[in-house]
Amino acid sequence: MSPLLTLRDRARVARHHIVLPEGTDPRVRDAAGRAVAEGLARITLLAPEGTPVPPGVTLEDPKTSPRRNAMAEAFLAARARRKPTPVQAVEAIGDPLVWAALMVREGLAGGTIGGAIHTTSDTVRAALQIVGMAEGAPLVSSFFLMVLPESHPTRPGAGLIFSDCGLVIDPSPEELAAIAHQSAASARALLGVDPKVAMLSFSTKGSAHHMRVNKVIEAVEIARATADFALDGELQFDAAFDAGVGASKAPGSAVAGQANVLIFPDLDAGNIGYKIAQRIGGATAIGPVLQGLAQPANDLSRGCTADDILDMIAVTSAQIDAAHG
Ligand SMILES: CC(C)(COP(=O)(O)OP(=O)(O)OC[C@H]1O[C@@H](n2cnc3c(N)ncnc32)[C@H](O)[C@@H]1OP(=O)(O)O)[C@@H](O)C(=O)NCCC(=O)NCCS
Ligand SMILES: CC(=O)OP(=O)(O)O
Repeated sequence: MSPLLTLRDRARVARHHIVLPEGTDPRVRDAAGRAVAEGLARITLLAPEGTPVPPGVTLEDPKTSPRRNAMAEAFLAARARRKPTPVQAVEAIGDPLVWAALMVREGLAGGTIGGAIHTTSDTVRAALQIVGMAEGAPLVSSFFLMVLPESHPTRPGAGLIFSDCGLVIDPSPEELAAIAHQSAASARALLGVDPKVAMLSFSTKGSAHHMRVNKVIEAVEIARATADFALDGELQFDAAFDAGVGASKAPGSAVAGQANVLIFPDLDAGNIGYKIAQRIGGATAIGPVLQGLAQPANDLSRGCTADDILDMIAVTSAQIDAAHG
């Protein structure tokens, strides 16, 4: 069964409460209505009073909600380190991304999903500032759950993790190693697979020499030291993904040719790479899913469809399950 159908089935069991801050967008309202009708989740939409919402969906307007005072207090607590003034707090909670993140922080919703309208920077910043990092997490990064089309010649319908395609712009070797570990854990939690992690480069096993290749080689060494999963690099994408090319370019590798977690060396490669796989390769791309946060808060591409949002609701639901053991 497709990993996305499996995730939707899992979501139906828990029917978590998820807040969608961009209730002014028709794709978001469509996905909210379908999520409720199909029993995937309970949904609160944030939008101005009077916005028409699908049956069963709760509407909340941050500008008029009776919770405004409590939310301003929650904002002051969340950002205490930065010492905002009460006036700044009232202004901040007028931003639906901030309001939704506060709902998650305060336990009023299990997760939030934005980004259909807002940029990734704005969406992620609200999550970083209000939800914050999970205890012990080295950083917050992101991944896309990529599902290959059924027509794919070698891995029809396969689920893959692509990281980081959305958040960390130019990771250091240490950060790249941490992204590999976070992504392996996400692959286990979401796809239930044994992670086979490929650290991608324009070089395979010394075929090219450059400081950018050295960064990946260093990340491989750091990540491998504590990995309880298969990890190899540096590998070009074809060597990581294609069994024949993997056998010829990286013979003996436990990952080459069978990678299911692909770690890109920087955000240029990751963001461009996932969009090529989606728009030319026909893969379904669900993300950016954030990893390393204290509670689930996820982003979308502004090019997303209502179906993508529905799938992100299912992914967020699985993260809520994972967070509660
Ligand atoms: C995510 C992003 C906005 C963070 O940028 P930033 O300039 O560090 O943002 P801020 O300074 O407002 O940081 C907010 C907080 O998060 C922290 N932070 C930033 N990046 C972090 C990360 N990867 N992990 C953990 N914390 C992080 C900051 O230290 C800061 O903490 P503080 O406010 O408590 O001091 C930035 O990395 C970015 O724009 N990434 C690219 C997004 C993008 O355009 N993607 C392409 C399309 S998907
Ligand atoms: C993830 C991403 O690229 O987001 P957007 O398309 O909104 O820039």
